[in-house]
Formats: sequence, C-alpha cells, structure tokens
Amino acid sequence: MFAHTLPPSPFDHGDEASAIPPAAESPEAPVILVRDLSFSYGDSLVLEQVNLSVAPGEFVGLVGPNAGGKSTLLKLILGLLAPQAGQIRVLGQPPRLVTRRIGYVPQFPSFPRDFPISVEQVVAMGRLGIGPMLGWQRAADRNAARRALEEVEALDLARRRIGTLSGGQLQRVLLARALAGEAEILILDEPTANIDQRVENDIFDLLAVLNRRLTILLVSHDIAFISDYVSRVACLNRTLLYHGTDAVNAETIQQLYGGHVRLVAHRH
Ligand SMILES: Nc1ncnc2c1ncn2[C@@H]1O[C@H](COP(=O)(O)OP(=O)(O)OP(=O)(O)O)[C@@H](O)[C@H]1O
Repeated sequence: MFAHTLPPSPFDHGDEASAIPPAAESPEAPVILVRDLSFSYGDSLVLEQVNLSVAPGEFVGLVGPNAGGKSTLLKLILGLLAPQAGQIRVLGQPPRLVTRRIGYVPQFPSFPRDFPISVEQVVAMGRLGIGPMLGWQRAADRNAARRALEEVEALDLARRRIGTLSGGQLQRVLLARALAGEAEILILDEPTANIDQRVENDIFDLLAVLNRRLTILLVSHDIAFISDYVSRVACLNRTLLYHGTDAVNAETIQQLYGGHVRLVAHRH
C-alpha cells in the first residue's frame, strides 16, 4: 500500500525501537494498542502513563473533563502527534503507516463553512492520497464519495454547498468523508457537540450500524448518553482512570470529575 512506502519520520525513532513487536495482523489482535503513553506540550504534562487496548469491532467511548487530554490522545492515535514516552500501535503498526485505514471526524470542520465547495467534493477529500495522483476528482473517487454518502443516508445532499447544511447534515457529511477512504477504524471527536438531541440520536443510530463493520473510538462529554450505544467507556483525566466493560458508576464519576458531575439516567 502507498502509505507503507513513506520514508521514516524523524518523530518515529523512539517508537520504531519500541518493545512492542510488529504484530502480524490477526483477527483478534488489538486494533488500537496504547502502552505507557505520556505526552507534554512544553512543560505541561497532558497524558501520563496511559494504557488502552481496543479490540476489533468494539465501540469505545472516551470521556473525561475539559482539558483532560482526550483530543491529544486521539491526535497521537492518528499519528498527528508523536509520543514522547510509550508506544502506540494501530492495526499492529505505528499510526503514521496506517493513516489510510483510519477514518477521522474532527471536533470542528477543518475548512471554513463559507468555502465554495459541494458536499460531494468535501467527501471526495477523504480520498486524497489514495491511488495515483491523477487529479482528485477521478471517477473512482466520485463513486466512492457517493457510496459513502449513501451509507450515511445523505446522498440527496451531494450537490449542496457545504455552507448551507444544518449541524446534523454537516456531521453526516464529515462522517461520509471519513468513510470515503479505506477506513477500518472510525475515530470521532465530539461528533454531536453542537447539534440537538433528536439529531444526536440519529447520528448514534447510524454509528451503531457502522459499528457492524468498523471499530469505533469516540470522544464525548456525555457519559450517560453514549453508555446506551458503546460497548465500553474509557475515562481520561491525564491518565486513564477506568476502562472496564461494566457500566460506569458514581464512584468512577466522582474520581474523574471530582464530584462536579452526576451520572443521570438519560432519556431519548
Ligand atoms: N497545541 C497545543 N499546545 C499547547 N497546549 C495544548 C495544545 N493542545 C492542547 N493543549 C492543552 O492540553 C490540555 C489537554 O487538551 P485536550 O484538547 O487534549 O483536552 P480535551 O480533553 O480534549 O479537552 P476538551 O474536552 O475541552 O476538548 C489542555 O490544557 C490544553 O490547553
């Protein structure tokens, strides 16, 4: 695959020499493996000794207080940042070698909303770097974009200008962009932060369907809501405080948020 031919990055030296063997991919091997990971911005330690393993087919919800390091952990798993200590493997490889196989839905769209571009073109951006660079609007890319839009039930939006979409429609389109490549994993950062609850339910119903073929790691601020959908919740506040398979309990919340948040029953 194209991505495997990239030259080594200067960031990868520590990681390449890691203790984790270059795992042969087996159906049971962890899709995401984070081991003893620490990360600082300058003097500010944001992640400390984080360990996390995500198995194929899981839907893991990552929750935690503001500034707890959730987005930073995602960026490390995506290969956008390099670990200063510890290791990360995605599909058995250092993250930068498998970027094509990770679909990412960022917290905020990474393009201006008034950019004069159609939905179909935005989704086709998810194909950039795939295959020979013969122009970014090849028929194969257009077809993949349309298939992805169909999968998120948004094909009717294909010709709309991106700036005319509602928050929920935009999230579907960003999801389609993440799917348009060769995604085997979906990583989402607060995908429903700015949309109303009915639409939020629709997006999560869609994620539940996508989870039949994709492993999902999703950051959320709303433990109660996501606990109806995810197979597991991981709580991050600089270090991972909890990553069990049981329901999150009041003690976990107390530990995580210092008692400022209650776990409440969530009604749809
Ligand atoms: N590029 C950066 N340079 C310096 N500090 C940063 C940078 N990005 C994030 N930080 C800091 O790192 C800490 C963790 O930020 P991060 O965005 O990972 O947390 P988060 O859990 O995603 O927060 P939120 O829930 O508010 O989005 C914060 O204190 C933040 O200010």
